[in-house]
Amino acid sequence: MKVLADILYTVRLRAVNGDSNAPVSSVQIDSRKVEAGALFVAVKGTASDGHAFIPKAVGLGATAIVCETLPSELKEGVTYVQVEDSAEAAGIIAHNFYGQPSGRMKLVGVTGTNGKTTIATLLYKLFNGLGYTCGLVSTVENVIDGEVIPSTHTTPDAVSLNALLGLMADRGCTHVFMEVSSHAVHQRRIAGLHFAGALFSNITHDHLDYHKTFDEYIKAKKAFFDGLSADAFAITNADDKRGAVMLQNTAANKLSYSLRTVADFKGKILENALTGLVMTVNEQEVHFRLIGEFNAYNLLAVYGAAVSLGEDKQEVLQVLSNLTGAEGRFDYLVSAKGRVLGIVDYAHTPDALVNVLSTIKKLRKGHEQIITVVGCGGDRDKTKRPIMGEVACTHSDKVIFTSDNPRSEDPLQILADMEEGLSSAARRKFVSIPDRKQAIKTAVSMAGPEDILLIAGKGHEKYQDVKGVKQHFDDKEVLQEMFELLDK
Ligand SMILES: CC(=O)N[C@H]1[C@@H](OP(=O)(O)OP(=O)(O)OC[C@H]2O[C@@H](n3ccc(=O)[nH]c3=O)[C@H](O)[C@@H]2O)O[C@H](CO)[C@@H](O)[C@@H]1O[C@H](C)C(=O)N[C@@H](C)C(=O)N[C@H](CCC(=O)O)C(=O)O
Ligand SMILES: Nc1ncnc2c1ncn2[C@@H]1O[C@H](COP(=O)(O)OP(=O)(O)OP(=O)(O)O)[C@@H](O)[C@H]1O
Ligand SMILES: N[C@H](CCC[C@H](N)C(=O)O)C(=O)O
Ligand SMILES: [Mg+2]
Repeated sequence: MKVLADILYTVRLRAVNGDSNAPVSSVQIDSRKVEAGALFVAVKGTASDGHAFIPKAVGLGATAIVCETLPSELKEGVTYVQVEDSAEAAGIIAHNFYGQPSGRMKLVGVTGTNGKTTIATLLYKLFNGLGYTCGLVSTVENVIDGEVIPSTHTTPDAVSLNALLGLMADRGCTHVFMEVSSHAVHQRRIAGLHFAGALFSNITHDHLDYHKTFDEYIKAKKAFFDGLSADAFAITNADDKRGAVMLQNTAANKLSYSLRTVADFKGKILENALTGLVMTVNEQEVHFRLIGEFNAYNLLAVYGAAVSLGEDKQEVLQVLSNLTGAEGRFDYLVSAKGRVLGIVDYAHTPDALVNVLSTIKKLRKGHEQIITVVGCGGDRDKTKRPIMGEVACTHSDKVIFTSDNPRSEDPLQILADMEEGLSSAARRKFVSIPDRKQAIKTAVSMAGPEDILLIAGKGHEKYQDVKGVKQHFDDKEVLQEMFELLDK
């Protein structure tokens, strides 16, 4: 059993009221999960304030409370710890409680608007291929040495994250690769973790509903690098406008990758086709199975991290050249009849949509039509909707706007937001079909021989969230079904 004083190690304390040697059986940030002997950390959230649930936590048997402001009534036998910052304390406490897992492994974090899952997954597969026992924390899935643990967030909350990292360390994972979302940095979910290295992919429009301004979004991502220690490495994308700013104040060893300028990890694309990428990586020519310029960036980031972790350059390139990407990222099927190419991709930001559509355009051999099916998520940044609508129309021949995950919103309103402000050229190309299955069916029926379909936004997701109910939905499965109908 852990003792309170031990798990408060390095927490910025203001006062301790009660027994600092009280035993602690579990750590919780959600009062609904509190059991006898638990320590409950009251965190101020976006919807409610955890301080309001202190009495409930005490009622359920919590013996220690960590908070910023003390409740008016203190219960006998409960230790109240007043801290400067509860969210930060939750991270540090959880890290201490689970035996400081990040100190027992090489933990590498990946941040950026697009590419996190791809980079983290490639690193996981690469290090597996190099013979290490590894862990992965990602949007698609969390993995402990091959065992899949379902994922609910891109970066789990501080308690779930440290519990997961603790399991990984206990099971002998020497390398763990994790996505670090801007929400996670801002909410201090990663407080207390020691990173061996950090990677930046890019920053473009997303999540402005949460961060409010682009500057605040940049600040959130930059804070991840500001918090690194001097023994870590920090690798940035020199071709991103904000690449240098990210590393401006970091104590870590600064490195960069690029396709366009001088960098530590320099790439040049020689060929970009459906069969893969041929590129030079620091002068060495390599064939990769991944497609598109954006993946050339992801591969350089992965290469840079592996070399910074001390791996042999030749061996890294050899394993990397055989790897495929993450599920639902440029995943494709070809219909038997007409050889229609259907691509399922997780592009859910304007930049990702431009990238994936530009890649598709480059893959065209002649005048094949590009037909795009796309929607925007509900309860997420509304300002990206008209931009994604315009981008889809600009870069496609025909477009079907449909539902993504409407969540609590009216699907028709989301479609109206996507249609708002479309140029007259764009207006001539689109039709809105709210039912996603119907939309995919229509797109397939519109396709002529060798045309290219892009089903964007949901990638690996196996559900559609409508009014809080997650109904089974899988873009790739639906596409397959429609191709089979076409082939009959
Ligand atoms: C906007 C956001 O990030 N919200 C997250 C946040 O919720 P919140 O701040 O609204 O929490 P709250 O409901 O106000 O509650 C405040 C505190 O009181 C506690 N509480 C609440 C109710 C109660 O009865 N008892 C109790 O103790 C809560 O556990 C919390 O500690 O803290 C919760 C607990 O950690 C998260 O589950 C929740 O994620 C929600 C579900 C979410 O959808 N988050 C998305 C936007 C997200 O985080 N996405 C990122 C990035 C995606 C990407 O681009 O890849 C991700 O990392 O997944
Ligand atoms: N380096 C990149 N630059 C720009 N776009 C990219 C890059 N890598 C992937 N993409 C595009 O973005 C989509 C999402 O990629 P990925 O899942 O790797 O990003 P992510 O950062 O993990 O996203 P999320 O924030 O949802 O977790 C891909 O399906 C692809 O269209
Ligand atoms: N991690 C991202 C995923 C968006 C995926 C898209 N399908 C949507 O539902 O908006 C988010 O939570 O904003
Ligand atoms: Mg991700």
